[in-house]
Amino acid sequence: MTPLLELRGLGVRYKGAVAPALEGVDLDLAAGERLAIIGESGSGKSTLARAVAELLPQTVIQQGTVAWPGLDQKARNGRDIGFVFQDPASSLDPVMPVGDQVAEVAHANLDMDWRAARRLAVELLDRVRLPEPALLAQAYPHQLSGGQKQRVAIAAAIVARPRLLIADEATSALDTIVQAEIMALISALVAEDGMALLFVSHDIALAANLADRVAVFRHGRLVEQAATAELVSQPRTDYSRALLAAHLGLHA
Ligand SMILES: Nc1ncnc2c1ncn2[C@@H]1O[C@H](COP(=O)(O)OP(=O)(O)OP(=O)(O)O)[C@@H](O)[C@H]1O
Repeated sequence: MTPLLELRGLGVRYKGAVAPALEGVDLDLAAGERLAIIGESGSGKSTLARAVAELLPQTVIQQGTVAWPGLDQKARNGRDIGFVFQDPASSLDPVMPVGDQVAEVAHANLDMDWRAARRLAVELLDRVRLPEPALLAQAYPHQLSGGQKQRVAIAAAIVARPRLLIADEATSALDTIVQAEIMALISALVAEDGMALLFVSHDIALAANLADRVAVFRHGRLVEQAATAELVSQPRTDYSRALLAAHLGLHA
């Protein structure tokens, strides 16, 4: 089957860095598939997510290819890719009502006039289960809780019905209960819209709950990829075993 996304020999080196942040990564993502990218801090997870969405600084040296065999055109952020960042406060504009921030993405990517885009934004705020969406659309980010802000960011990410949603540590800045709620929301939205999901996390348990397949990174290299159940029950590398053991240790 034709994958939605195909990475071949992907390498990234930041300007002035001694070691590459990513090296020789070959990875496919099928349409509608949920893939978790896990690994310890600094293993290259965010770099991979940003390379896919072309969000890396211009100064990086990039090798290999990021191809979209499952799309008719070059993937565009906002339209084909929705990106949810770790910190919702920094991904939202502090001086723009949140409804307009969602509407702006619809206006820019769906060839929609502002009136229709604002109406769609309210629908999206409702879809991400925000209370009184028509009223909340007028609010500014500082008037919302962290979890509510992340819901707005998710609404903006999916308003153009992208084929891929990238969540880069999207729940890491939230407390445990809100984290579980946002995870459930992402899971439901991805299923409803048939989006593929690239879920970046350092938390193997979170990833395992959500993903069909897990790709494990270490020092910029893909060390193992497997179906989630297989990775959890029979990890093939010592590193994956260590990640699992560290998680079990925490809960013991
Ligand atoms: N903008 C940047 N400029 C220079 N080096 C960078 C930049 N962003 C990341 N790096 C380096 O690239 C490597 C990979 O970082 P990356 O953020 O992709 O890892 P990560 O696995 O997502 O880590 P974390 O879980 O801590 O976010 C690290 O050594 C990091 O210091």
